[in-house]
Amino acid sequence: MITVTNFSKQYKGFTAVKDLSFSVEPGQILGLLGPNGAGKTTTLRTLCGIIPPTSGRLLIAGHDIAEAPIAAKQNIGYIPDDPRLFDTMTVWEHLAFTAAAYKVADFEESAEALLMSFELTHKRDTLVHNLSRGMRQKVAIACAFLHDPKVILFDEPLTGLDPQGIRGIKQAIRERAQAGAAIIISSHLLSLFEDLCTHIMVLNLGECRLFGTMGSVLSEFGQNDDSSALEEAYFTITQNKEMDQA
Ligand SMILES: Nc1ncnc2c1ncn2[C@@H]1O[C@H](COP(=O)(O)OP(=O)(O)OP(=O)(O)O)[C@@H](O)[C@H]1O
Repeated sequence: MITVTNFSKQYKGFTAVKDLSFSVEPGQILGLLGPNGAGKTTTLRTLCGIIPPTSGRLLIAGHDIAEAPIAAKQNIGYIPDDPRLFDTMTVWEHLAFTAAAYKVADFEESAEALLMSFELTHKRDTLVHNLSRGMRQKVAIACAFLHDPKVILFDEPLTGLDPQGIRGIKQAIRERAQAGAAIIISSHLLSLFEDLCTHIMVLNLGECRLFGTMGSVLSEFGQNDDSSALEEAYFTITQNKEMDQA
């Protein structure tokens, strides 16, 4: 569903991502982790067509994001780390606008269901300017889900959410994966990965340092206490790289 082959991205000669190859199949949830500046957001922004790759191929449901951006984008739901909403539009107007942009016919029933699942029904006719940060995040996620995308890309999905909101979003992510979506989540919250992800990738300084199933990471790095395996993998990999560079 998501196939990335030899992807590199340079910003004016600076290499932010180097020769990245991986795939995410329907039903899989890939956790993308790495220190600040590792290249996570660059990868997600390239995958959804906001910025072009310098080289390599990125396929979304079989469509090359650089060569067939409209077909590829029809299959993507992207929730950036700082979703931009239209302050002068209501929650419902955002959903209606999104439905029009993605040509979702008869969107009302799905939109109502999304509002209910994200506990936003009572804010249906509120301007998003008057919502809390967490509520705005939930509106962005509801809009991203409305066209039932096959590929969902989350950049720090839990920012600003309360514990109930966190539980709701995690449940929604699980349900989307069970329904066959291929999902990538970038976050610094290791516990989120342990709860949700089927696969893990650790990026550092633009390079893939680890890619595998959650089970393989836990068995490689877990000792007596499996709950710390991901943390162990993260620090082992990122610190080794820093030592390589020293
Ligand atoms: N528009 C840009 N122009 C130049 N350099 C950029 C640009 N965007 C990102 N970079 C650089 O690319 C590298 C990767 O940035 P990116 O935002 O992808 O990292 P990240 O892993 O998402 O980091 P964080 O965890 O802090 O969000 C960084 O060194 C960053 O400074």
